Amino acid sequence: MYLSAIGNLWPNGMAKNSGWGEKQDRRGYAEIIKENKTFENYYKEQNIIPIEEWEAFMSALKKPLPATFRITGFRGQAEQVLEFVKGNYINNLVTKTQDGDVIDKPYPLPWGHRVGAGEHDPALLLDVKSDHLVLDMCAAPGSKTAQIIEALHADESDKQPAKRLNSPCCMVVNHDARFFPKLFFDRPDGKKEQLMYDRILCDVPCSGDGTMRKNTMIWKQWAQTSAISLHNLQKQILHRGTELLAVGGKLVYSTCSFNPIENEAVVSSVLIASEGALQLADVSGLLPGLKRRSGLKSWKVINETPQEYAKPEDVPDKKKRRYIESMWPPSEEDAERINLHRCVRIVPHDQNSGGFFVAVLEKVKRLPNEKEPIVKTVTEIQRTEDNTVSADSTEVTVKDTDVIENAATSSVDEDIADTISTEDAVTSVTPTDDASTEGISEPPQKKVKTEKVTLILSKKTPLITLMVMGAVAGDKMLTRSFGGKKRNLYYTNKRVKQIILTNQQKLKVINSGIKTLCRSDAEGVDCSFRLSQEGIISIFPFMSDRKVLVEQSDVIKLMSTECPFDYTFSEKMQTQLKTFGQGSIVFVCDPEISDLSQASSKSLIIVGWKGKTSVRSYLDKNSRQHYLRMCGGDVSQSDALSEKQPLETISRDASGDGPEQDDRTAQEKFAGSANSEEKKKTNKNDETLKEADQGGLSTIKAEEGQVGASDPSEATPVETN
Ligand SMILES: C[S@@+](CC[C@H](N)C(=O)[O-])C[C@H]1O[C@@H](n2cnc3c(N)ncnc32)[C@H](O)[C@@H]1O
Repeated sequence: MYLSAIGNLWPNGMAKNSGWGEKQDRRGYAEIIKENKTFENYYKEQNIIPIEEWEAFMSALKKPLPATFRITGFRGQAEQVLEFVKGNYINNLVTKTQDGDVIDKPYPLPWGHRVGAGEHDPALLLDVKSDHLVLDMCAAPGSKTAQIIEALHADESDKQPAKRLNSPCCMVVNHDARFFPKLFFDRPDGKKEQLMYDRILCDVPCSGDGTMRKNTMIWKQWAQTSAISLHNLQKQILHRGTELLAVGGKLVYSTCSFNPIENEAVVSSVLIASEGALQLADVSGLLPGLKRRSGLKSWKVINETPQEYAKPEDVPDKKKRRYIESMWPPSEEDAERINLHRCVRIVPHDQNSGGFFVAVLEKVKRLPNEKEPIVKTVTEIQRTEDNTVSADSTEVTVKDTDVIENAATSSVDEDIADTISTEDAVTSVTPTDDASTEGISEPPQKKVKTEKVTLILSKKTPLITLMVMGAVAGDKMLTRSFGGKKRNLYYTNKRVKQIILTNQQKLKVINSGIKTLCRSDAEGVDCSFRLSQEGIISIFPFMSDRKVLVEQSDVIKLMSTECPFDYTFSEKMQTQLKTFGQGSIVFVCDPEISDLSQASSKSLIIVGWKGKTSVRSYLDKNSRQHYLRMCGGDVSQSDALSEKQPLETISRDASGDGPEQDDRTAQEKFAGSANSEEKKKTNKNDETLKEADQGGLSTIKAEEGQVGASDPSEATPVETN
């Protein structure tokens, strides 16, 4: 579940100072002059709204966009957070007036439960079900992808959280959407069949004038030629999307632009070319409460002077490549036949939102030039591929039988992600020969700059079964390292993994799955891996052991001290700790449960390490501060977490999951900060214990070459849009 609220959280004056929503504008809100006569004249000509509404339209555009926030996560936590925010903050606010403007209290968006801020509605109109195969063609930076992932996980509610992109059924790849390659999957009869997607989102690059309330620089930079430059790219992306869409599937085309050249013109040209294979869906009954305008049936093609080209023939020869035929409106008859009015335009003054455009396309039969679904044999596939490097299926043994129930031997294959450096990922895209060029211009043969494209794969085989079946890693774990020791094990979906392996010659995979186990060659510990905070919620339900039920005071101790000794915790926790040897451990805190078997997704679950005589958590400083506050602890009283302490003195481990594993540094810090009663207890006895413990904790080798990265989603369950 996710819930929404919208409201002017900041009075105008504060918004001005804070720069809230003024993303690209470093000069501050007050200095931007919200006037652009070219913009006004252009859209008056285009009739995007009746002229009598013009003032209301312009006046709404000039106001800052209300702050909206969406509570993500899984049902239990989302409800708790919403109740908390309402109870502790919203209920205490009063409606105020400032400079004549009424500042409302935050309120839930009126059009239903599962709705984010307006600009996210396209993802909702996709109607994603948990067994769908979904392709998000222009995914960066990923906010709609996050919503799609939530929809894929919707059935699992409390079992499987959908934390932004942290999902076993998501794969991020880097390709130019216009030439997104055909991918194949293995059929039970051993043949390979082309993947066709149930749902596709084409949230294409656009001029973005619907976001003027947020991106105020657009007031200054706006020009009608942006739409002219983008039209062909948008059309190519949409066209490629329709080729990859399964018959019976749905595709959402969306922009944050008011401009019909980027909207209705793109949609109508692709629809007409499809000769009835594509239809515009009637979405008037969806998202009740969302005020919308029908798609336009006619518009003008205007050049920069500004002069109208009434028909393609009016364009001077030297500009013919720029002004292409598909920019002009279809005949009245065609516009009627394809139901162009079913496109949706959202305007800011209807519900105090941004502006955007959405069209939902349904594929009812194959496209005119689309052949029967391709089925190839493995040999055929290999013949067509230049490179025949096959997946390395090195065996890796996960030795920690304590940690994961039924974990025995796991066969781990290679992900290709490590073959792509960050630079490569954004610069080198060679279109594959099977990206159809039907109806679109030739694919560029030179290197082109591209953004990420996200491929989300169905999770028909739920991740949950994989561990219970005794194959923790068997067919759903990936590692991204070639040769040598495997660093991290990523928990993924069986289909995602199969598709990566089947299509590794074509796919530039950036990311897939959830980091669940990290290498940790600690001396004296019979396990080559440790748990990762990032993947703990996925793996927790299958852990039979290594769990400790802790009290609130224990969490406070754990969060405020680097490596607290066992004896400093509650009796109950100490008793449990005594039963464990050194290694990965999980702390569970939940005031509502008395037994570990009652732990649920609402429980606080923290990954840590049990040394000989002390423990530690694998959380970064921000997360520890967050949990400390949540448990009523005082951050300012903790030397390890105090804001005053320079960041660099809190070292982190190389995997990014927590503090550096050199326990001595932390212990020295602990011993050195003698200003609290607790720390004065660091006596001779402790010194002996400390030395003993260092033998265990300090010998854990940090993972090689991993860049530290915190898990901010842990600490920030409320996301702002
Ligand atoms: C409107 S934004 C998408 C926003 C995204 N859907 C979200 O909700 O966060 C369009 C994105 O497409 C990217 N893009 C531009 N050209 C592209 C191409 N040829 N293929 C794929 N993505 C492209 C842009 O860089 C931009 O990040």
